Amino acid sequence: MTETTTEPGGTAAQPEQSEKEASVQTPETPDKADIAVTGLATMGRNLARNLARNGHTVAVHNRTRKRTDSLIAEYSGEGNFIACESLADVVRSLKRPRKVIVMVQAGAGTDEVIDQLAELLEPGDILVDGGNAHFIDTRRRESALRERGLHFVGTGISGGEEGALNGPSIMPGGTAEAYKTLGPILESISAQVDGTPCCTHVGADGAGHFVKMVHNGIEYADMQLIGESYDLLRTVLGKTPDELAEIFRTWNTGDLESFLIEITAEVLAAKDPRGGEGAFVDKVLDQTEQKGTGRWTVQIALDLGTPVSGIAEAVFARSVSGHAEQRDAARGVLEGPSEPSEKVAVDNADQFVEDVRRALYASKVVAYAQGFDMIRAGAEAYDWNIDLGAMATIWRGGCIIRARFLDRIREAYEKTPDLPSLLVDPYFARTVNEGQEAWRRVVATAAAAGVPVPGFGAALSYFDALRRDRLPAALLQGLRDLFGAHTYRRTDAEGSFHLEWSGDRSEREA
Ligand SMILES: NC(=O)C1=CN([C@@H]2O[C@H](COP(=O)(O)OP(=O)(O)OC[C@H]3O[C@@H](n4cnc5c(N)ncnc54)[C@H](OP(=O)(O)O)[C@@H]3O)[C@@H](O)[C@H]2O)C=CC1
Ligand SMILES: O=C(CO)[C@H](O)[C@H](O)COP(=O)(O)O
Repeated sequence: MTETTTEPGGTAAQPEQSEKEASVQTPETPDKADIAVTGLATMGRNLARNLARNGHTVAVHNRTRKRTDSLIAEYSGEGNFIACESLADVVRSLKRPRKVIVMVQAGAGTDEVIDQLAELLEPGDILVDGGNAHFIDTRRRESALRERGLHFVGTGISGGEEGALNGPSIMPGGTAEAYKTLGPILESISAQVDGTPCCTHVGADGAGHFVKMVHNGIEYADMQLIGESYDLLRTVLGKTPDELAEIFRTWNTGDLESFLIEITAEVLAAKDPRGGEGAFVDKVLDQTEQKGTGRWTVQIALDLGTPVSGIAEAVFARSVSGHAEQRDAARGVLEGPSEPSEKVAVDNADQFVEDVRRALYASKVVAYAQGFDMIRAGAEAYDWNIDLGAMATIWRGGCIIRARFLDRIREAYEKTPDLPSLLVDPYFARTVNEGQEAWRRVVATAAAAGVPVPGFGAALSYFDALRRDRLPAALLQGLRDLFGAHTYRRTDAEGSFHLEWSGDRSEREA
């Protein structure tokens, strides 16, 4: 191999190389790669291995060479890899049309790598961003690259480190034409449920990253609800982490069966890795961090006017947990309920556990209903033709929110594609209706015990708001008309009206 100095992320300083010199191949490796992965940290490394294990020859590259070397040293036996020194080598090593998956840090790093690749690729080539990019950035990048004749496929990939290796859920956007070429490769490495790949073409330009963003928003809501269930059972019933692990394990055998419930049991059962009998969960600082996809979901939901209250409460709950200084200050000043939490009346502990299970399921249904509403609203706003049933189908396996009940969601949207809300599908309506008494008891008990349950509370309020005949929105309209002549509509006549509040109180059409 020729000695090359690889600048961080740079290719400009590369001396001219022949194809042979540019990359490291084992003797059996085909001359050209089917696909490339650049960015070989947690996700990219495992995605490259997954591709190779599934028979694809993979060109691999990372800004810092040692990640490439360690991949080859440890896993070259798993399939055909071509180790590349630079992005120029990546491009030289690929069959046409070239397909490059970028798996680098979202944001500036992604822009940098895409800019470099855009200079090297040719019309017809396919550039895939598999990171957690903001879909607005993806739309911008797609539009710029389309002008250069390149296909840009913003792709949501979920499943974490293990999913990337063994089969993630994959949400590709971009053109249908690009999917025709790229889709079979992605489908071959995705999770499969009942023989169906957890990968499908989501829609044009940023649709894939939009759906991944909402997926992550639902992930936040789901985790928040699990956290509230844990807190309630621990605080009110005094359950130990081991007992709670067992409860979650049992829940995972029923309607709630999901990856997140399964790993909750695992985390609760874990002991302090530094030794002793103490539970791991008690040693972890109680401040949830976030990389931002949940926050993006809420920001965009505000713009779209979609009430994703479960996701919003989950994002805010993370923020509250992180305000250590306010929590420290409040602890000595703000008082809890006069009745200690453990003395709050719960007639029957087993019944309360069952109530929490039902409240969790009902609230989870609301969170998913809100998420699917948001996907519909996004599809309308950005002119994407997103099949909601297909989204439920590809989330059944591989991703962090994979859950048994996604099959029910798939069925609901397949039966009625224009379902106004998941909550009115017969199965889900029955679920929330039947769960509501338990749900109300749980929220009331939490309030009495002083346990914050913003997720449960928001979900129940949403359920009540949807089902009520009349909402106080009418009063708010009256207030807006009084202080700002903002007008109101009537229940018994068409048009908008204003009442002369400071005059003769007559009504005039606006
Ligand atoms: N981790 C997870 O569970 C999941 C992550 N994602 C997304 O996948 C992507 C990759 O995630 P992950 O594997 O965790 O890695 P990181 O997000 O930690 O990013 C590290 C990788 O990005 C590279 N990189 C950073 N900046 C640049 C740059 N300017 N030029 C070139 N390369 C750069 C690093 O190269 P170097 O080694 O040289 O520093 C390294 O390969 C991210 O967008 C992430 O949001 C999606 C789903 C799940
Ligand atoms: O994309 C993912 C899974 O699908 C990541 O796990 C997710 O981004 C984690 O988010 P955060 O760090 O904000 O909790």
